[in-house]
Parts: sequence; C-alpha cells; structure tokens
Amino acid sequence: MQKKRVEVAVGVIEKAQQIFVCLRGEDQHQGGLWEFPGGKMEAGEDVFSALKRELQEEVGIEIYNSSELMRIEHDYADKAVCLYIHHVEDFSGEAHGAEGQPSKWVAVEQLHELAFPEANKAIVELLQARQN
Ligand SMILES: Nc1nc2c([nH]c(=O)n2[C@H]2C[C@H](O)[C@@H](COP(=O)(O)OP(=O)(O)OP(=O)(O)O)O2)c(=O)[nH]1
Ligand SMILES: [Mg+2]
Repeated sequence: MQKKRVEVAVGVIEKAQQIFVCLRGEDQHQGGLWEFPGGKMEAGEDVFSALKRELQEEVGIEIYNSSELMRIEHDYADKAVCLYIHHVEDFSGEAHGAEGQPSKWVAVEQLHELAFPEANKAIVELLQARQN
C-alpha cells in the first residue's frame, strides 16, 4: 500500500550565523535526533502560516517573514514526508524549547556534527555550501 506523504513546514532559524535546533522526543517519529523545528501542515494552510503556528508553539517566537530554501521528499521505512524548508531571520522573541524539549544554537559549520533524520542531510549540505 502506498504510504501517505505527510507535508511538513520546517524552519531554519538563523541569528548571527547560528542555527536553532531542537531534540525530538523519544516517543516521536525519528525520536532522539536533532531537528529544525516545525510540524505538519494542516489542511488548507500555506507553508508560512504553518511555520508561524508551529514556531510559536514549539519555539516561542513570532515570525514575520520567511524565504523558501528547498523542498525535500523523503521516504522513511514507516513514513513518507515532504519537507518545505524555509529560512527564518525576521522574528521576535527568544527562541527556546517551548514544549520542554532540549534546544540549542549551533554554528552553521558545526551542523554536520549533530545526528539529524536522514532527510536533513541535504539541508545541512546546502547551509554549509552557502557559507563558502
Ligand atoms: N520538524 C521537523 N520534522 C522533520 C525534520 N526532518 C524530518 O525528517 N522530519 C520529519 C519527522 C516527522 O515525521 C515529520 C514532522 O513531524 P513533527 O513531529 O514535527 O510534526 P508536529 O510538530 O506536527 O508534531 P505532532 O504534533 O504530530 O507530534 O517530519 C526536521 O528537521 N524538522
Ligand atoms: Mg514538530
């Protein structure tokens, strides 16, 4: 049976050449790995609206603008996802793990040292390539 592809809005939040990442809960899909915060888009929602809602809930920031970085379709063994990855630099508030999850700011050049879900490899590559 074909797996349903879940559409996800993902935010690469950047401030002073650092990127904000959160640790996914052990009970979540791809748990125990780092993520760029975000979440599933609801029916009829555009990427920016979903991102605005998710980043408010998960990270406690208000975003005003975002720009598309890339789109990734990835098939995990148990789930197919389509990640709509946006760059977020225009926001207010202090990013933190608003749902109690561990979080941190990481220099772009150190992103590859973190354990991310497989789909994220291309994001890390793009961010690091942009630096050079
Ligand atoms: N947020 C996020 N999700 C990612 C990343 N990489 C990746 O493969 N995913 C996958 C894992 C999940 O299957 C899906 C995102 O789901 P999510 O758990 O963030 O969704 P959500 O915030 O709406 O969570 P929930 O309320 O359903 O628990 O996308 C990433 O960098 N960030
Ligand atoms: Mg989420």
